Amino acid sequence: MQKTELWYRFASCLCTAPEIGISLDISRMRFDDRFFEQMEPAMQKAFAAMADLEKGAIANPDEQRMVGHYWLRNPALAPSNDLRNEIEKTISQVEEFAKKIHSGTITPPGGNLFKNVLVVGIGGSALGPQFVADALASPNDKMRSYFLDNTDPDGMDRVFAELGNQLKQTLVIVISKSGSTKETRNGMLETQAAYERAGLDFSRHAVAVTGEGSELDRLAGSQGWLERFPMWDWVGGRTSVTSAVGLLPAALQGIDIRALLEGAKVCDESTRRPVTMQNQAALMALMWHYATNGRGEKDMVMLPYKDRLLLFSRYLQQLIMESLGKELDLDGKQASQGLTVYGNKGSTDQHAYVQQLREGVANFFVTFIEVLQDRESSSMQVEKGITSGDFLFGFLQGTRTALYEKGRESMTLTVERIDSRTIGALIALFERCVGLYASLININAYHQPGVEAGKKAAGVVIALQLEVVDLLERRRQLLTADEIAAMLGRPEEAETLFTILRHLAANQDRGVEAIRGTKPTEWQFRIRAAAQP
Ligand SMILES: O=P(O)(O)OC[C@H]1O[C@H](O)[C@H](O)[C@@H](O)[C@@H]1O
Repeated sequence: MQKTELWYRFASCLCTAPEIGISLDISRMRFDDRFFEQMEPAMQKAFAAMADLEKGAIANPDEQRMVGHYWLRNPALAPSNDLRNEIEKTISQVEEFAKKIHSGTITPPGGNLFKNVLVVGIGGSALGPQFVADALASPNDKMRSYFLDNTDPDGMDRVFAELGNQLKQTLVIVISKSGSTKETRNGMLETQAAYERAGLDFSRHAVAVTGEGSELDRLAGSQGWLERFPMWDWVGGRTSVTSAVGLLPAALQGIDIRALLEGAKVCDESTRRPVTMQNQAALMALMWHYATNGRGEKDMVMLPYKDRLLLFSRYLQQLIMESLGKELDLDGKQASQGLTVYGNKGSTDQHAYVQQLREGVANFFVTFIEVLQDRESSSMQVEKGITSGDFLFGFLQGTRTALYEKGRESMTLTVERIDSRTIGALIALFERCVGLYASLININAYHQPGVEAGKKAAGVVIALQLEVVDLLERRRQLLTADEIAAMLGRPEEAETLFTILRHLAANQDRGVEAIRGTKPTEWQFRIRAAAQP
């Protein structure tokens, strides 16, 4: 297509939503004129399913649950007064608690103010809060945010070292919807131990966000933690950022959570309208369908040209891939669905993998995010009449054009600026898009059966570790993985046993010694002499 033709396509395809300050350009997707017409019946069905969901239908049939994240920013939509009250009460609880922390009504033992927030959580209980914290951080923040989002001991040590002797002025928020996620439990236990080592009373620094009656809830209650905030079974982890999960850390950091909720609410209103061509979430969902044949045949590369949006693609990875990546469809038929998402930020990525995007395998489409406001203050000129922001803009436009010339498709979301309202709107836009797209491809977007399988398998490995250590302690001799497997009556587990013992042997404090062989079958293991009684 020639430039002038493209200009007309751009002008006719640009979907603007001034109320949320977002516009969506789909002109560089090469769908043909009949595409929307063909997809309209399916889109209308998706709108209807979404309307039912918002009214409180059991939209997650596997788990027999309602899906209520849209009520979180518009509690009046909740299907009962009880739910509405719960949501409103929780937002107030978050605000009041943050106020008390900021004003020093609640202080750490020994006085002084809480200066830092350490969030312990994983998956939906970390990615949203992390994204919001990073996107909206400012030098005037009331508190500084830190995250433990893994069970990596060295990763935890890095955070503890960074906090150093500021632990006494650090408030810990343990977030887990289920209250029983092992990574989070471990992070909490290690944090508790760090407080004890520093002679501090952890319970006077800790709050929990979790489901009522969960393991974490009971622990926080029995240890008298500062406060507990609810999570509900009708909010999914990956759509929980507008619940206490995201609001509490954000409010403590000093972020305007009312503006974030308002941005999400207004975006919901805009994307609720069943008018496809005026609905950005519907258009994006249709573009995903077009680009991937509704089967995830291409990956989506997220390229926000703004450092503050660096964590957006990580956040979206869970939102999109955990929602859509399913083996079976809603009718129980084999589907192997999904949409792969990756990306960091432009123009940085231009100096990394954009080479392949332009010239290599054409197995992707791009979603650019353009932010119109360069910075809060005015800019210097880096060349005559040109600022750094002009270059950032130029690189985005350049990459978009260069990709298009090579037949690579892209969409562009343009926002005015990065503030709480815009972040709320972007989150809501993608949540809605995922929901609509899931309907188009007949997928339950709100369960995650595959994750459970991984957790169970990990449990088996941990149990096996206890068995093998017990055996070695009893036998006190050098043994190969095969010999151990045979002794345990589990010959098929030799490989797992080998990896368990190799890991233990690499950590001096675990008391296992390895005599290395050329091949794994030749390695021998025993309890270290020093560890023997
Ligand atoms: O909040 P939690 O219950 O600790 O769950 C944390 C995460 O656990 C699993 O990985 C789920 O698949 C995620 O959806 C969830 O966000």
